Amino acid sequence: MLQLAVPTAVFRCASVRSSLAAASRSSAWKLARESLNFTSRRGYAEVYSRAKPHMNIGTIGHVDHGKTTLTAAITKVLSSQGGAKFTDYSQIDKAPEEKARGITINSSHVEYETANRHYGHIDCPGHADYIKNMITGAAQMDGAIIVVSATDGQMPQTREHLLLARQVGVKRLVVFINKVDQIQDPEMLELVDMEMRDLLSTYNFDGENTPIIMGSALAALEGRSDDIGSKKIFELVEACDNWLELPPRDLEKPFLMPVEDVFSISGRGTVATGRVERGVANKGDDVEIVGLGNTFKTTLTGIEMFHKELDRGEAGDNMGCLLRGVKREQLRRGQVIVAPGSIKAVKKFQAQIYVLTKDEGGRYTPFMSNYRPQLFLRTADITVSLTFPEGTPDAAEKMVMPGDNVEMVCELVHDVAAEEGSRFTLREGGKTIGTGIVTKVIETA
Ligand SMILES: Nc1nc2c(ncn2[C@@H]2O[C@H](COP(=O)(O)OP(=O)(O)OP(=O)(O)O)[C@@H](O)[C@H]2O)c(=O)[nH]1
Ligand SMILES: [Mg+2]
Repeated sequence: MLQLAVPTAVFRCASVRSSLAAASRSSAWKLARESLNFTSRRGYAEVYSRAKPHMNIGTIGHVDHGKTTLTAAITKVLSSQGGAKFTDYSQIDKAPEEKARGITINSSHVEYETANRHYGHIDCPGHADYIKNMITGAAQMDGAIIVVSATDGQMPQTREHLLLARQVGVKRLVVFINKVDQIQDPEMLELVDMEMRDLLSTYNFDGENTPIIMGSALAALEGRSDDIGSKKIFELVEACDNWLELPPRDLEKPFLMPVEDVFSISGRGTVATGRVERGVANKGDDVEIVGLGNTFKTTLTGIEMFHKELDRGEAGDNMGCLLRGVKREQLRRGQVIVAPGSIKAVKKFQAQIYVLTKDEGGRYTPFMSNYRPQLFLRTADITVSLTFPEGTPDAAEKMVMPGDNVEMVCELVHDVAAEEGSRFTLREGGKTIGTGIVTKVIETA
């Protein structure tokens, strides 16, 4: 609410505006603003240099295959070169239930750096009950390390995690075949290697060229058998550096600001406020307003922030946009202001959805096809009808239980700006009942 009064007040008074514009050009202001964004973007400790490109990765794979051990081992091995702070196993799986059951429940974050990159690393739970953490937003991975135990080979959650990684937009993976200390027969390792390449291809990853490293996370963590221990950890992070591709930075993406509120200011025009999700906007830029049945082009004639008029706004900024020739009725909360042509208004899409259990505050009962909750995407709030994808057997009788992770078709009452990878929540009667991610656009407005 604090932001709402800001643009209105500033746009009203032309003389104050020009003096503030001058102030905004001062380097002190810019520095303050940059440092603000800088710290708010990532909540990590201040130990590491930010000069290197940042990437979010993580460990995924079947329960007990060694993801947490590997995570601890990476921090240990890289700490020997000053690239990480050693985070022991017990500091990653630290909840009492995790310790008691010897499994990971909550995703944990660690960080480390190589010669070329700074990594944020999410250690995901493998247990089927906790798979929702793959889609609830904690796991915003740009790439991943899939851990598979040489003793078991691929298992159900190896496959499920590969599928989910694909769904949430991970394009490349590195494979770590773990627990090789337990395998005497080299042919066994070859078999796991071949199976994994096949499986990667099945889920549309590059099975042929994906790096596969074989080693022992436990040996690396315990500082023994360097040939299957620390040496393999170095190989693994090198493979990550070389094979996993850096995502475009938020600032390099096309401009997008969700509209939170709208004001009309007499003598000036209409102002929309919101927080810039990505990209950069400059005063004078052409923009497009997308969503809620009202997509059109206009020009950004003014940008206001923190009581100041600026020439530029960027990802992370809370700002007000003065829009040329736009009537107040044309703008609504839930629309987005974007670089022209960068995103479409969508009416129907396919999504991967996790349905919360009652313990998580979700529904007590299952639902069926044609269930109609409210869909919240950015600032939009729209009624949606959920059905099963075409070809689903017994779709009319099929039930979705709290705790299920399902793929569904979402048909919206109004169109909204969305694309593959857009995240949303589903609510009903004031409580969140599910969370999801758009996997395929079916119909644009
Ligand atoms: N022999 C051997 N055991 C290992 C190795 N890596 C991990 N382990 C053991 O395998 C068990 C499971 O390891 P975790 O790291 O907890 O497995 P996880 O994949 O994180 O399990 P969840 O998070 O619960 O899915 C532990 O007892 C580890 O000590 C290894 O390289 N060799
Ligand atoms: Mg674990």
